[in-house]
Amino acid sequence: MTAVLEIEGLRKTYRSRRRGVRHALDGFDMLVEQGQVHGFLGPNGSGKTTTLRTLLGLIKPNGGRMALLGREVPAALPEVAGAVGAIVESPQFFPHFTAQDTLSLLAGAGGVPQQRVAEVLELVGLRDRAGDRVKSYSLGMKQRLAVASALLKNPRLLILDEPANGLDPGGIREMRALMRNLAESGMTVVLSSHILGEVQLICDSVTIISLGRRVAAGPVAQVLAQHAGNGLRVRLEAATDLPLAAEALSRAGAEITTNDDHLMVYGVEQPAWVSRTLAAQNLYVSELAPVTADLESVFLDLTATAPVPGQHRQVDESALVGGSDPQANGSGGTPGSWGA
Ligand SMILES: Nc1ncnc2c1ncn2[C@@H]1O[C@H](COP(=O)(O)OP(=O)(O)OP(=O)(O)O)[C@@H](O)[C@H]1O
Repeated sequence: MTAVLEIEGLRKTYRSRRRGVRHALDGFDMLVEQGQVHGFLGPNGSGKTTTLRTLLGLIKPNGGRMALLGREVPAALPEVAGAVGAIVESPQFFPHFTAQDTLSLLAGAGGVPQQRVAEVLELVGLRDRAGDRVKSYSLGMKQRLAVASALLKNPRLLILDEPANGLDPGGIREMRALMRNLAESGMTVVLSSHILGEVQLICDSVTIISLGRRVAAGPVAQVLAQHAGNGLRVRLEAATDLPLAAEALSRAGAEITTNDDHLMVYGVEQPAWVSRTLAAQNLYVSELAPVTADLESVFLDLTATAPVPGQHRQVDESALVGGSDPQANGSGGTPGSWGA
């Protein structure tokens, strides 16, 4: 397998008068293999956009190394840029232009043959509306036009920041089909998202980032298997016996969480062990079912964004280091500006 995107120990610290010093990336690692649809997941403020902007040379990192298509960046960006398509911020299109005009203009400016315009319109499913003005487009169609513009140069790697943002379920489904088609044609697609169900459906592999660090990575199935904490749901003939059953199972070495009408049992290799242990206490199982966690629960668990009763916490609060330091803005930019 060839690595198309490699990041090792990436660090980025923002310094602003208003918000103080912030370690947006704190030794972040990421690896994407060729031909995959790779999900880049993380809660708000975890460092996804900073990573993508840094990769594309829009922000200067404070440390670490990055490579795109086997070449070290930012040094080799001029050579690899032609093979990387990216939408990191929603591109603005002239509302009075049609999709055809927009893409023709971009193709002309980028030295791309005009016949490619028809190809990308076909690919993103905009062929029939190519003659309509952009201002008449739905958000989903504008997103597809954005993807079309990134596809003009037939990139080997396509990087999309939140491509399904604001799309309705139909639009999300179309975007999913588009990503899969592109990957099948050999393109590598990296998409950042917090629509977890979507990522689980569409992606071959994922990187999960929290507070500027990688907390999990690998094929989706592997990440789920390693972190899901899969358990067994156990119901008894008499629900009033649940406390007794919980005690018996935990005495025998299992981890138990109790619910109103069932127990969740963890750390057990054979389900039969549960029924045997309980039957030995004259407790009889009426249901014994494996419960597989989904990416959403793994994500919430790993990134500690699961709501905790009685606690209110902003996701990126703990990324703030020290207080507001009026001298700290090394970039000399305005408060809250990109401190590259
Ligand atoms: N220009 C900036 N100046 C100061 N801090 C910044 C700046 N841009 C981002 N940050 C901070 O860096 C951290 C990472 O932000 P980033 O935008 O990379 O996160 P994200 O994962 O893309 O979030 P979202 O999902 O909300 O887009 C956050 O704490 C954010 O507040």
